[in-house]
Amino acid sequence: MNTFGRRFRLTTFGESHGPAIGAVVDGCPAGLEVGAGDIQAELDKRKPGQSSVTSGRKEPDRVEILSGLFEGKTTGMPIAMLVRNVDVDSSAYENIKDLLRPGHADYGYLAKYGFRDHRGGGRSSGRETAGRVMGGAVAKKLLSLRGIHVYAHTASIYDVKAGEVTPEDIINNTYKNPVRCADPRAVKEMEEAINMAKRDGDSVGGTVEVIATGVPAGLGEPVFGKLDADLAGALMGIGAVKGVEVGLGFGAASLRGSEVNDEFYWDGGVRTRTNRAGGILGGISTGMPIVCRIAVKPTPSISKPQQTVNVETKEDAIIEIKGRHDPSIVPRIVPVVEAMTALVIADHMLISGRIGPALP
Ligand SMILES: Cc1cc2nc3c(=O)[nH]c(=O)nc-3n(C[C@H](O)[C@H](O)[C@H](O)COP(=O)(O)O)c2cc1C
Ligand SMILES: C=C(O[C@@H]1CC(C(=O)O)=C[C@@H](OP(=O)(O)O)[C@H]1O)C(=O)O
Repeated sequence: MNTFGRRFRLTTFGESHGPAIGAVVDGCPAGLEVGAGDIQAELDKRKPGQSSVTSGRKEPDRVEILSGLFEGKTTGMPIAMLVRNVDVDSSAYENIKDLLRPGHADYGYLAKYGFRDHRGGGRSSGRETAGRVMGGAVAKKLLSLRGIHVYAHTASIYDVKAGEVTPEDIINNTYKNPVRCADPRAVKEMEEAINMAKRDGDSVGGTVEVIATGVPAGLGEPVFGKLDADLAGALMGIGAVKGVEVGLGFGAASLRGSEVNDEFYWDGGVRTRTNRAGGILGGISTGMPIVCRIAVKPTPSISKPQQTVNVETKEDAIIEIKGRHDPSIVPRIVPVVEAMTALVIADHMLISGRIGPALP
């Protein structure tokens, strides 16, 4: 499956070392004012080569919009977008093409398809997420018309935790530092944790939090297509994500009901003082901010020697991975998490009829 969503649909295409990475958004209402600037702003948050804590691959990731817009507005037709790959270097992959890279999708692709594009991981590369970010940029623009905003930030990197942050902290700080952390006090230590692993030929993981504000109560399907289930699927579907929590998440398992329930009160409408549920109950939004956290594994490509298998000779082998890699995927994944969250919420806004096929 290369397509995501039911009403607001995203298809991504392209390989890391092919000519381009692209996205087709289908189902976006007509009349949305959106342009290359909106898409580029999101791509600029994600592109590699921006600091010492990201891959050295230098991709400009310049968006080209091929269809679906007329006079600055969406037409209701498929919006096709792409970025061309310009800094492709497959040399580091040639001498390991028969070796299974531990922690990567190599064995799965081989078991399923019988062969694989070994150049930079092909479709399984994190580069595919440029397509998600292009689609997410359109979803974000649509949601902003309804006062819905999505913000993600790095909550931890390998033993370094950020403090509590507000949406304002996220807006003001996240994209101003290389680790994408909203708490300025934690930035230096996070950077050091990544650089230390990099010096060791190793990598580190961490956690990312996403908050969606302005989501109306009543979004989400009651049984199948629950909002939390869709968010979990969308976030887990990003490469390197190993866990998803909504609200208190795993923390709720070790608490009592009285410590987990959000008590209601009346204030001209139904409200809760706490938001341990993360803005979703019974699969339906409560009107409180939606809060999810994801666990990101350490980058699988590391230069330390690792035991593996040569699938050609059918023998055990040692692999040492060279090339240009993110020493931590955490900073790179932050805009991707925003994109996937925006896509799910946009999809549910359309499913629920809150947004129709044409904007006024
Ligand atoms: C934004 C992003 C950047 C990534 N960068 C790298 C990288 O530089 N090197 C690498 O080995 N894996 C990188 N990955 C991860 C892998 O390509 C791949 O998605 C992951 O190993 C598969 O993990 P899974 O088992 O959770 O699906 C990146 C993933 C994302 C989302
Ligand atoms: C290029 C990007 O990230 C790449 C993701 C990636 C991987 O294995 O996932 C490996 C590296 O690329 P290469 O194919 O050159 O080895 C990263 O640089 C990007 O995100 O745009």
